[in-house]
Amino acid sequence: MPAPEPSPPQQSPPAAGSHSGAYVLAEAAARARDIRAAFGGGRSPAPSLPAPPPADAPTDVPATDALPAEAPTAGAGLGRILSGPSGLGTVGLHLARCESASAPVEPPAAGTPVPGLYHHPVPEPDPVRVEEVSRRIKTWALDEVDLYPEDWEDQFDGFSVGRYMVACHPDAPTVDHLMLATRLMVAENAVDDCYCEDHGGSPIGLGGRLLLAHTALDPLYTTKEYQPRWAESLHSDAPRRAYRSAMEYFVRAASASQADRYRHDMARLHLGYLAEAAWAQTDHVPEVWEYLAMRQFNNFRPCPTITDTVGGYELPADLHATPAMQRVIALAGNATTIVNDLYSYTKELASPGHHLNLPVVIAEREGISDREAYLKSVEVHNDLMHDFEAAAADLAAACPVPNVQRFLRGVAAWVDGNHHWHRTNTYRYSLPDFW
Ligand SMILES: CC(C)=CCC/C(C)=C(\C)COP(=O)(O)OP(=O)(O)O
Ligand SMILES: [Mg+2]
Repeated sequence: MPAPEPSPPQQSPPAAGSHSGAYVLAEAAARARDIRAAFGGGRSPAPSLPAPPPADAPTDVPATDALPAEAPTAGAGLGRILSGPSGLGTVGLHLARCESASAPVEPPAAGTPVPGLYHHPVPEPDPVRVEEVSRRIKTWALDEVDLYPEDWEDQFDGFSVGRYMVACHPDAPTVDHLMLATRLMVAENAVDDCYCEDHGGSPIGLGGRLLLAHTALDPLYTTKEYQPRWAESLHSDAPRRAYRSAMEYFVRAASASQADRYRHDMARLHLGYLAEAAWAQTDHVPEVWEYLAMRQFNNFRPCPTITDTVGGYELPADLHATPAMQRVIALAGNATTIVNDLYSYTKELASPGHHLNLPVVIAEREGISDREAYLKSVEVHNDLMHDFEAAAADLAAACPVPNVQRFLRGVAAWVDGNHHWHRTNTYRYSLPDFW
């Protein structure tokens, strides 16, 4: 059974002049409108663009959605995100920013944010959607891909992937769209757990295993003689079954360039796993910047970058590829991944072997205490978050194209939802007693 949800902690009151991720982008969009007005009405400083696809482009999702669409058009989704949460009890979520200068004296209670961590609180994800996604993902895991043996059920439930994905994709038009992200998230974690980490994983032989699993995302094209052996191999273990099936659903809903973007991000991820494994094999502790470079690849990046497919629209490939967009994506991915290093710190200390994460590497490489290294890691995270938001706001101002703006908001929503899930997943994570 999943661990009981902790009661929601008191949120810090909004600080004067503070901004939520969506608000920063809304401000940037307003600035962009001013820029356009100054340029003479509708003239856009952005490069010429291919006509955007309809907002509901991926219509061939494989299951019929029983739930009402909440964001049937880009415009409606946009308005909802820009206006932020509404309703009783959500006033404190507007323009909220939690960044405390002084550390509290009490150790943080379960489910509270890392003290001093810059983040944006989000409302609890829609329970109706969470329940439906949770139900469907379990059916997929058990009946379609035979993902785990019975005794891993508690861990599967405790991971709360439905709550995670609903929190990260508030503009998904339907549960079918949410399922695209949820299957991939489960598959990605199956590969990490079974090939790299706690469920039989090992650095030894990892390169071969990862490459063969990668062919479930990026198919092998070979001769008639060898093709069937490869096709069979995709059913031979849980990680490959999960990758193959999740990708099949994704490819049906995504455009060709969205699918290729995802493959590229997964190749990056696998490269990051390999560097981590190579260092583990030789007991090497990298320098801090080297660790950060590895963690830019061994990173959540493949999750926020599908925000447009999950949202039912497309960020065109040429705009995705711009250096400014790549910088925004990398900074967002890095901030979300250092969040993981902070919340999973005690879990990783308790795990076998010498598990690298940012506080561990800083303590070792910079010769400071575990506590100082943890607090310094919080600062690294905060700097990454501030840089992400500044870069996103600059890009939103420079490129007032609706799908760019929506994509940037989608990435910001993913960052906030990811923090929410880490903070509240007390089944999996607990904070160290450093305060
Ligand atoms: C979902 C996804 C693309 C994951 C890729 C990399 C990954 C597993 C993380 C960024 C999470 O880090 P970590 O392996 O440290 O996970 P836990 O701390 O065990 O939750
Ligand atoms: Mg971790």
